[in-house]
Amino acid sequence: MNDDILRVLYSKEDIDAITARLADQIKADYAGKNPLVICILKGAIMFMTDLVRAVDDYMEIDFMDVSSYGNATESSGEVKILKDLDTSVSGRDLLIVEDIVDTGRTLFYLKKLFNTRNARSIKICALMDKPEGRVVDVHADYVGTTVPNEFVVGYGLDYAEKYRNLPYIGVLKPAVYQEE
Ligand SMILES: O=P(O)(O)OC[C@H]1O[C@H](OP(=O)(O)OP(=O)(O)O)[C@H](O)[C@@H]1O
Ligand code: HPA
Ligand SMILES: [Mg+2]
Repeated sequence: MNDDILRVLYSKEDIDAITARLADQIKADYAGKNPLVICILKGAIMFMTDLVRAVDDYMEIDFMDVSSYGNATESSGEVKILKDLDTSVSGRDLLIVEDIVDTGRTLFYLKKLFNTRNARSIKICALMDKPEGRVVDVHADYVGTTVPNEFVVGYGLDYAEKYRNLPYIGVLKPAVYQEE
């Protein structure tokens, strides 16, 4: 699996340092608010579970599974809900946790959805931002790091459902997806 990686962008140590910085900001901003932290499956699973453990304060968690990429490296443009939240968001302070903002379509869709469900506030925490990928206007309130316009995998992010279990984030060798 490691042989498919062209270069490592962020080691586990890099990711931990980024996560600790974001957790400190979130702890300060949400003091006394008991936010609902929403993990967007599957990509954000590793980041969200590490992030919430780094915030030493009250918060609730829930999970939503949406997908727009299928098995491709380009967004289909259509966001599908595969699993909805169990918790009502009405009147809640929401912190959406994402692994990456690329075209922005996923988060644009989710922000609109949670607004119609009467959330009290909606903020986004994204481990990675890929500004050159943006197609719709959306920005994250907390950004771990900015990445170049390349397809990245690892630490939750997949290509065709593989590589999510890499402990680091890297760029996939183009040959891996050009072969198919
Ligand atoms: O800004 P966008 O272009 O919408 O891309 C970002 C989204 O795409 C990926 O999820 P995907 O839909 O591939 O599902 P997954 O999280 O299950 O891999 C990623 O995890 C983000 O959720
Ligand atoms: N890698 C994996 N999944 C993604 C990416 C990426 O660069 N962008 C959007 N979903
Ligand atoms: Mg995702």
